[in-house]
Amino acid sequence: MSIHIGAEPGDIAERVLMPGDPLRAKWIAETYLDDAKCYTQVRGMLGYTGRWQGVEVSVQGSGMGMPSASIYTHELINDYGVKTLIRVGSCGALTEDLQLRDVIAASGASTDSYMNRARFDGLIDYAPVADFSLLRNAVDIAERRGISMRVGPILAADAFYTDRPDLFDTLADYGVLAVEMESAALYTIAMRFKARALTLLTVSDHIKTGEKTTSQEREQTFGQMVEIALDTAIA
Ligand SMILES: O=P(O)(O)O[C@H]1O[C@H](CO)[C@@H](O)[C@H]1O
Ligand SMILES: O=c1cc[nH]c(=O)[nH]1
Repeated sequence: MSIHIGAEPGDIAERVLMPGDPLRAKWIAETYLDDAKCYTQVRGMLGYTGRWQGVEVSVQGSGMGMPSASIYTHELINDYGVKTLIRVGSCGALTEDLQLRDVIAASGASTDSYMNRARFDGLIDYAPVADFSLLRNAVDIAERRGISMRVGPILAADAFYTDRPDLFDTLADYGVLAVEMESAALYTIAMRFKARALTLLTVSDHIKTGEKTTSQEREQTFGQMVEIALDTAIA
């Protein structure tokens, strides 16, 4: 057992989907995986292993924000030998051309988090990027499934509620599609420990229009993103 995941070595597959919401993890396991078994309930951060198309896949909640996601990413890779991590998250759209429920693949993640500045002594602005092979496979799979998926940069923010919404407009001017709260840490830690990572997101809120989905919809209805992620995990 690692400190935050109550699993024995071998309980977790080499390929893991990571929603922030542990109840989205439960929904994914129960809806999509064959023979899904829960391997951890530590802190309520549920994790399951089952099979997708005959291949072992796990789904592990990561919590909200980069400190929490960093812990799960670190332990999955270093304590359980996970090689492929695909985040399946919700996000706020920053550009007018995106709509609620659109699917995004995050090619890179800018961040306002201090975590990477601390990592590089404030000397380097490290650019966290997706694993190219996963991104390429996800694009092919989305096309094959007939799902329109935007590919582009996102912001991984420390705060959900911000006093500086004007910065979202500036970021949109620079091509940033959406805001979420984990991917800069996920991409950085995966790169550091030689694992592959990709973030797929579904638009749950529109920052410009104020439209939003409900908590229940965020938990249980982002199926197109999950299907792309599962196919990509085993490709
Ligand atoms: O839906 P999840 O995967 O948790 O992702 C997004 O939702 C949470 C905020 O509501 C943050 O974790 C953000 O990144
Ligand atoms: O981090 C997030 C996630 C969903 N919606 C937002 O506005 N921000």
